[in-house]
Amino acid sequence: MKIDIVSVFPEYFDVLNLSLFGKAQAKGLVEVHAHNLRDWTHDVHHSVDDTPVGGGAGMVMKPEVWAECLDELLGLDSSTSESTTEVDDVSTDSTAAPVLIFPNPSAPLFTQRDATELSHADHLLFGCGRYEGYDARIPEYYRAQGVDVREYSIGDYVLNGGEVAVSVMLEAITRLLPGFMGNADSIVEESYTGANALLEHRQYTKPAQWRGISVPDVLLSGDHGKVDRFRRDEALARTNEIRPDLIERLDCASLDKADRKT
Ligand SMILES: Nc1cc(-c2ccc3ccn(Cc4ccccc4)c3c2)n[nH]1
Repeated sequence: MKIDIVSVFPEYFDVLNLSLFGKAQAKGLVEVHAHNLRDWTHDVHHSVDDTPVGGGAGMVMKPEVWAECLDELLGLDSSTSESTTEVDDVSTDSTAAPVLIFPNPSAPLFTQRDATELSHADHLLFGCGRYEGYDARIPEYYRAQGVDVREYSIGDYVLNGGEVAVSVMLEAITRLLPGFMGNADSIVEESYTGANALLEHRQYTKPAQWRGISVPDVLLSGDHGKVDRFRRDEALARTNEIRPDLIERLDCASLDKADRKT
C-alpha cells in the first residue's frame, strides 16, 4: 500500500518510521511519503491560507495550493485543472486509483468498517487541513474529476488540524494489512470488527490472585466451551451497559439462542 500524506507539519509523521510502522515499511507492506503543502506555494511567504469569503473568524486553506499539490500526487494533468466537467475515473485501473481522504470535524464518523474497506486500497492520499479547514471546493472539484474522495471525523471533539486524525485512521487501517501485526489471530477476535461488533470481554493474566483480587474461576477451569460462553456473555453485558448503540447495530440473526437469554 502506497500512502501519501500532505501537511504543513510533515515532520509530525516522522514517528511512522518507528515501531511496527517502521518494520512494515522495511518489509515493503507500506510505502509512506509525507509532503509539505508549502512546497506547492510560489509566494515569498509560502501562503496556504486566506480570510474566509463572507467574513468570520480565522483563516481558510486556499484551493489553488491544494490543487497544485493534489494534481501532482494524483497524477492529474494540470492543464485540465480549470475544467469542471466530469471526466472518466482518474485511473482506468480501479484498483490503483488513489482514495483521497480529508479529516474534517463536520464529516461522518470514521468506523472500523471504513478502516477495513480502506485496508484493501492500493493508494491512500491524506490531506491534513489546519486553521478553520480547507476551501469546500477542493473535495467538490476532485469528486467531479472522478476521484474517490472521503471526509471523516474521528470523534465528537475538536482538534487543531488533521494530523492527529490521520495518525488515528492510518493505525486503524494499516494494522489490518496481512503481515503487519505479529499475531493475526489477535485481529480476528477484536471488538468493533465485522457486522457484529461487541466490546471486548475483560482480559486477565497471571497471577490468578493479585493483591486479594482473583480472576474469574471459569477462566481457570480449562473448559474452553465454558470460557467462550463466559467471555461472550460478558462482552454482550458490557456492550449493553457501556455502548448500547452498538447493540442496535447487531445483526440479530447472528445472535445465537443463548445470547437471547442474556
Ligand atoms: N474529529 C475531528 C477532526 C477534526 C479536524 C480535522 C481537520 C481539521 C483542519 C482544521 N481543523 C481545526 C478546526 C476546528 C474546528 C472547526 C474547523 C476546523 C481540523 C479539525 N477535529 N475533530
